[in-house]
Amino acid sequence: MLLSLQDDAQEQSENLQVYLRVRPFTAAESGSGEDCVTIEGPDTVILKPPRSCQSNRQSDKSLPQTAQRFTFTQVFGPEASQRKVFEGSVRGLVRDVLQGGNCLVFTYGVTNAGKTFTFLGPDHDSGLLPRSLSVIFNSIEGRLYGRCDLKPQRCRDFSRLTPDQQATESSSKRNLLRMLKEVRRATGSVAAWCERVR
Ligand SMILES: Nc1ncnc2c1ncn2[C@@H]1O[C@H](COP(=O)(O)OP(=O)(O)OP(=O)(O)O)[C@@H](O)[C@H]1O
Repeated sequence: MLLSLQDDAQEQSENLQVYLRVRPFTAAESGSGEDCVTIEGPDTVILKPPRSCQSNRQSDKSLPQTAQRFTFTQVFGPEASQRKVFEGSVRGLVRDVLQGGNCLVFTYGVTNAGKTFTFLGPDHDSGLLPRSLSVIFNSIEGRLYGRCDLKPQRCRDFSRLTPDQQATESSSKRNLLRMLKEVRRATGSVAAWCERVR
């Protein structure tokens, strides 16, 4: 499940949107679980307890015995690609963020539900986060402020730096980049050494 919260949602009738993504069944699940999720329409699913659980459920009166219908902002079925989920859920929010809006997106679900796949995705089929970053970086190209006299404060504010402060900031940036290079070189040599002794 994917939830997004947006402040100042002028065009949206709801500030909170809840999307459901139904992932394909794994080999172990197919057979026993196949009829427990039915996508009834673009925003509705019907859930039935799997046959294997029904005998347990009959003895536990607190659990639902019959099918239940749930409605979401939108439901994405097992065939939905990463691109389709991104375009249909988060793309518009990224556009709003680029115009100064704020939003929060998070996934929610039991273990193995597909949260990591949806958010990060494998390298060859990236998920929501890399796709959002790619849109953001591609959109700010050419709009970057070239000078180093502003420093971000918290998430919306900034302060203007004096020439002395700019020199201090530049020197700590150089030190940080040098340290990163050294760490990368050191880890590269450790990896190469491990390769050699294997
Ligand atoms: N839409 C999908 N299409 C194909 N495979 C998927 C999809 N969603 C999830 N999977 C596969 O299902 C398995 C579980 O997914 P994932 O690891 O994303 O679950 P998770 O919700 O992050 O689990 P956990 O909470 O335990 O970390 C993985 O093998 C993943 O590749």
